[in-house]
Amino acid sequence: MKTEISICWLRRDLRIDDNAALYHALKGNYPVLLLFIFDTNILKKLCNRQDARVSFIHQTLEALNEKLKDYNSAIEIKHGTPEAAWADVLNTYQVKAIYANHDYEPYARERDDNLAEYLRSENIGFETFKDQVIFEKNEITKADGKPYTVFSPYFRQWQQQLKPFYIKPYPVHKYLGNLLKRKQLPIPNLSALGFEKAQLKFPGKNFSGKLTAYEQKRDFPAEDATTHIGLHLRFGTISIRQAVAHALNQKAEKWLSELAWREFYMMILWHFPNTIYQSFKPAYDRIKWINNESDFEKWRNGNTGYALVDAGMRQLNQTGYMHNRVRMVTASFLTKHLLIDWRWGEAYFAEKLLDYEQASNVGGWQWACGCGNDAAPYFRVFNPELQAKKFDPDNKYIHHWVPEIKQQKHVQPIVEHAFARERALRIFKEALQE
Ligand SMILES: Cc1cc2nc3c(=O)[nH]c(=O)nc-3n(C[C@H](O)[C@H](O)[C@H](O)COP(=O)(O)OP(=O)(O)OC[C@H]3O[C@@H](n4cnc5c(N)ncnc54)[C@H](O)[C@@H]3O)c2cc1C
Repeated sequence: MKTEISICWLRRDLRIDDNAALYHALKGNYPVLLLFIFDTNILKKLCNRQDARVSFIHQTLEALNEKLKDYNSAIEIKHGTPEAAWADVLNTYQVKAIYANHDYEPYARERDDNLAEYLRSENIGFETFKDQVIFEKNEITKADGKPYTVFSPYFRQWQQQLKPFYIKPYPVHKYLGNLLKRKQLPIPNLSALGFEKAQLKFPGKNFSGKLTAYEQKRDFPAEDATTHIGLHLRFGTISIRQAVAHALNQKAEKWLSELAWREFYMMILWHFPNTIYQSFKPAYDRIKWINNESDFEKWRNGNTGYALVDAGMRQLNQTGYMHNRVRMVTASFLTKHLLIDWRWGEAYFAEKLLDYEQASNVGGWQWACGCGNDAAPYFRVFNPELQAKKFDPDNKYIHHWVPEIKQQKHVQPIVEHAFARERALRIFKEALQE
């Protein structure tokens, strides 16, 4: 007879401590098997065989499996489409219930809806939980029940509703004895998944030392004063409740607000899933982009002749990370100075960023372009030279990434700032007046 079990399906919550779905699964009536699917629908879109996110997931699963040894358990790993993987799992085990945490991206929602429908027909329970944010979906709304579309009032409401209950960790450790006892099976190696080990270094998880000086230093890329936990929040190797608790303990309100930006964008994506393709403000989809391929290549490679832009793009290409201030400047430069569609830039960041998060990336790009969730009008055009003077006054960041500047060998600007600014204002205005 097949063993009756329940399954906790890990996706972007790769930890066993303080995990909502796992907690509820373990408190249920059946031994719990942890499952992870290397989803080929996602993997096939990655063009770099050394994609660092895949290596990160792989390494995290190995560490997780090691921990599970203490409970005589092991994670089940599948490689394929979710449909095929689930068919296999349901064939092997007598699955009584499935638990997972919410995921707000359009692809994930469709995947989960399809699974839910199938499981209903099979009479298998599928329970899902909020885990990766403090407040989700419709938990923070305006008085009329509609979603906020501007951050400041959203954040005020978010803070008002933030009670200790929401950051209480789930005491998963008490119930880990309910994991399904089974032999360790080797995790498929990266080459079996079609990938190779990435060469990039992953940021650590220890962020609390960065919070005291965060507000003063966060805007200066040479200071490297931000926490770099985006990757860990993305894959759930840090719990958001733990991060928010630290922010409150250390009275790091500015940092807290950045965590709230993250869930603001997730809420926006959940309510407006079409914004992955369309501008939040539809009139901006009338902009007549120039979309010059050669300019795009120069931008990607950090050869625009604008030091801060080039430094940022090189940092991204070499480390999988770019400082937030520089993300804003490079994104503004692409959309305003070069008049290249924000979707091109969004796709490039999605390919390169270790901390790529669809909601924040789309939100950040639309914000920089002026077509997103921002009260400021389109005529904010960052001057990359003034931004460099203000935020990298000693050229420390720039000299690190664009060392040829010291010998005055940096390429000439591909477009003149004043000309580009006027052109952007004209083209944006024309689109909005149509
Ligand atoms: C064009 C553009 C694209 C971006 N793409 C992404 C992306 O793909 N993934 C991503 O996580 N962030 C993105 N951001 C937001 C921000 O730049 C990064 O979150 C931040 O730079 C990550 O560095 P950190 O972990 O050191 O952040 P910290 O400053 O230490 O902040 C802590 C965490 O708060 C969240 N956060 C901080 N700022 C923002 C923000 N403005 N919007 C949403 N969340 C924020 C992140 O999860 C971050 O890890 C983008 C911003 C812009 C302008």
